[in-house]
Amino acid sequence: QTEITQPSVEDTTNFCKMDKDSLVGASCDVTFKEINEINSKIRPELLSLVHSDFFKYFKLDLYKQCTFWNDNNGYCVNRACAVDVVEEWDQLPEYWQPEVLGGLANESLSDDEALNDECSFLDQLCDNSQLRINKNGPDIDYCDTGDFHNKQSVLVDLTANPERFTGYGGEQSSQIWSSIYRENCFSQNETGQCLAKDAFYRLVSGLHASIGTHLSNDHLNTETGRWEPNLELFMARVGDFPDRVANIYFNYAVVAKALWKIQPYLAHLNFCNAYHEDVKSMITSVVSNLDSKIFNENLLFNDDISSNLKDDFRSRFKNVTKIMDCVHCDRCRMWGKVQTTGYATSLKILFEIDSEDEKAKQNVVDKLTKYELIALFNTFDRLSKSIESINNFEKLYTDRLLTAGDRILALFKSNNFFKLLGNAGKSFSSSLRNRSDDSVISELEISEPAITEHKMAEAEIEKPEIEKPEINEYEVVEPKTTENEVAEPNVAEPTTAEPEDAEPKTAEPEEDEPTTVEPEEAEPTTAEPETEVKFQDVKLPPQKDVLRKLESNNTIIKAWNTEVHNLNVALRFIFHSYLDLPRNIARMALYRLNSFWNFFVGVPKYVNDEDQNQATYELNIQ
Ligand SMILES: Cc1cc2nc3c(=O)[nH]c(=O)nc-3n(C[C@H](O)[C@H](O)[C@H](O)COP(=O)(O)OP(=O)(O)OC[C@H]3O[C@@H](n4cnc5c(N)ncnc54)[C@H](O)[C@@H]3O)c2cc1C
Repeated sequence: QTEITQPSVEDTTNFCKMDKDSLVGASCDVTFKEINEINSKIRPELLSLVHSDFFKYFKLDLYKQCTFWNDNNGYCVNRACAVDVVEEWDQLPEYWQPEVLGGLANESLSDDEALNDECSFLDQLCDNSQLRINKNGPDIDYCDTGDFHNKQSVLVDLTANPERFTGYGGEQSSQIWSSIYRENCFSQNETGQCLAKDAFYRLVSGLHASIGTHLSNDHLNTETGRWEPNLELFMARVGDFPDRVANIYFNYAVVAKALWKIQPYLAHLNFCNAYHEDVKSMITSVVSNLDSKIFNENLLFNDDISSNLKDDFRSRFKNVTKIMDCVHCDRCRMWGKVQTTGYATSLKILFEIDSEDEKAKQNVVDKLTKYELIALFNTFDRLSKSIESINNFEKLYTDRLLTAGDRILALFKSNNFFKLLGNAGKSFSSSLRNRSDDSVISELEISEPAITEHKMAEAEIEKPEIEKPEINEYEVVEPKTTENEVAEPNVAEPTTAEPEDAEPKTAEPEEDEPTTVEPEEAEPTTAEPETEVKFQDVKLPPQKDVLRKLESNNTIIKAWNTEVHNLNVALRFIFHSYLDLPRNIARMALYRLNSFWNFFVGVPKYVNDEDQNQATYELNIQ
């Protein structure tokens, strides 16, 4: 009898299988749980921040040529791949209009550039001369900051172009991802390479996983036309890979530490007018919840020898940001650019603000461009949203799992079970009353296939089809559940076309206990054509523990019968031994006499031996 218990989520869940009380990584003194807590605290404020006019606009060159391979002509035809650029100036708030801001100088561009740059109003916002791009001194950039000022760059409203499922995929996106991962091949034998390499991989993988989370969370359901979370897609891309989930948390820690690190210097940044006071207070409110222990960047490049490694790291990460120019889907390219710029800015803050000199630190922060800051906060928002989505997906997953478990349980809660089955259930219950214990158990064992179906449904959640994301997998699971429910009437209708199902089950106990010779008991169970006659009497079905009792009674009876049978055989053997005894004694005497006589008349011994063998043989035959 199969023992069915409700699946414990703790035991069976495959969801992001990791200990939430463990540290996010060797360089992070923070647990997954702590990050979840921090995130739920700062999420509302961060959301308002990236929806503010200062942080929601970004500038990028959507037409920049891919410099890594010759494939600049492809494009993604899906509407979801498109980016709506800001063209209608009239629709911008009044304080963004060029005439309102006209009096402010833009010191980061030449006069000509400022005139030609349709987005110069953004730069004009900040009359802080410290925001100009520094073209002198060592390269401390992890991305190409000049990109923001290309003539063909466009201004986009990030909030009007959400990061979601676009349908972009196939060979092109695979090529992008594999060339990004290939950047992780550092030169050999560098001190500290291992941690740096690990950090680089985690950054890239975390970005990949975060994108996967967003496209699963905001996925088009082709049946309903609604954008909604797709659990199966999420599990296939991220949830089934705890390391990918952990890398999202790792990236969160990296960006959070960068924000924490520039916090004292942000006050110095001039956000230009009174409106930005709100922005400043929102930044303070978000960043004040962060802690320095969240990530320890000093473990990565901690001595002079590793400066080469740091340069290598920087130029490789710059390549990652440039690879974004090869992405054919504009929407993906835009968010790819924003996020890689955000990580690049974090790395710059973490690894380049390493001087003890406060002035030098302030200098680095002052040189951050507006777009780096916008990218930094938007990247933090993307990670924050990913973590929020992961927690929501976990709830969805748990609900789904419990639903499946509850259905299994319902099969064994007889009241519910028979309420569900109605009259058919009553008929079946009456049949139970008129059967032998064996047959009752055998009949109930028909429910096993239904349980197997449930397990399949769960397996489906854990290992969904990766190849068909466009199918709404919610529906894929539902038919399986329906199949389960269809299986129930099969249990209830033993008299219909289901005797074949019952037969193998009833035969099983005989196979398990070959010593029990009870054909008379087993036969009526397998052949149950006259069950209808027995359906007159209605009796509630036995509960699960009653079933166990029945099973144990049955075992005792079987054991008793076996013992009786064995005793019979033993007694018969003893009785026949007594019957045969005189005949065997007479034969022994005759044989001995024969031997003696042969010896007396001088017959050779070997003849005697041969005779003896023959005599023994004959004796055995008899
Ligand atoms: C820069 C960029 C931005 C994109 N933005 C979007 C978007 O906004 N919306 C959208 O719908 N699509 C976007 N895409 C496409 C998306 O990332 C996938 O490439 C696409 O959905 C196809 O997915 P896939 O299952 O074939 O595997 P891919 O995601 O292309 O992954 C390729 C292989 O990488 C490995 N892998 C996957 N995830 C990880 C991970 N986290 N860590 C380590 N290894 C991993 C797996 O072995 C996988 O088979 C973007 C792609 C790129 C390159």
